[in-house]
Amino acid sequence: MLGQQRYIILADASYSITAYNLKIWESFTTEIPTQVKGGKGPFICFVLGGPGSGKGTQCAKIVKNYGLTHLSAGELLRREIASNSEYGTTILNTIKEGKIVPSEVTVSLIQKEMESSDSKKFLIDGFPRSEENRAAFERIMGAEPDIVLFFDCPEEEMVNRVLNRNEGRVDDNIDTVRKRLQVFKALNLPVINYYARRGKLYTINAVGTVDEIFEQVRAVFAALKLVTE
Ligand SMILES: Nc1ncnc2c1ncn2[C@@H]1O[C@H](COP(=O)(O)OP(=O)(O)O)[C@@H](O)[C@H]1O
Ligand SMILES: Nc1ccn([C@H]2C[C@H](O)[C@@H](COP(=O)(O)OP(=O)(O)O)O2)c(=O)n1
Ligand SMILES: [Mg+2]
Repeated sequence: MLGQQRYIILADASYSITAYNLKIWESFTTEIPTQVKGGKGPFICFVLGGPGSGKGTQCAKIVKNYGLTHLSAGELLRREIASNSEYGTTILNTIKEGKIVPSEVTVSLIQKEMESSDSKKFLIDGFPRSEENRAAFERIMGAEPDIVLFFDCPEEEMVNRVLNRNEGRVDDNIDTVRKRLQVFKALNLPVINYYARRGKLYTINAVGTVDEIFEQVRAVFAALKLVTE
């Protein structure tokens, strides 16, 4: 777990080991930027982590405390399924298999929400889940995230949480969650490494109470001088 060590400011890059025992590059800077945004475009925070790592739960607390607009890629896709749109069946079948929906579909849903919102601060939850997602967002939106939060959680804890989530989701069963975890390791971790190398990643130890975990989120936002609402 990376936990609090994330905020020790060193002048050089170093490896850190996450719950996956994967080497996540941590590029440290000599200082945390006080001006996160160059004053143009909306502030964008991507929220990453495996299924059940606590992204949605922590996003709700971030919205309450910092007033960012929460866009859950998964919720947007489930809403598309419920609307019986032309993409609905494809999305449903993809989600049932624990796979990633074509990026153009997901990015267009996120784009619609962002462009129809007055907000200038977005929390994009569960996105990007692959290199294709990441590249499509940059290509279509012409934007990159200001920061990326990664909720780092051991697999068995994630499995337990998903199996006890009781939201009636087609993808919250043991077979699908195992597939989703494979997809997370194969496709999402490389994106997490990408943002770590660019100095945008903040890894949160996602084991503990909701409030204990949120205290780490507070520390990140305080360091970035993102004030509470
Ligand atoms: N720190 C925590 N400890 C135990 N259960 C948690 C914690 N955070 C979230 N949960 C529960 O785990 C499940 C998954 O949380 P959720 O926020 O939906 O994760 P994600 O969006 O990453 O899949 C939910 O039922 C939620 O109530
Ligand atoms: N960027 C995304 C986000 C989600 N999806 C699909 C695949 C994911 O397993 C499902 C559910 O995503 P969601 O973020 O709601 O799932 P969790 O909250 O992590 O359990 O949606 C996708 O294809 N692309
Ligand atoms: Mg979620």
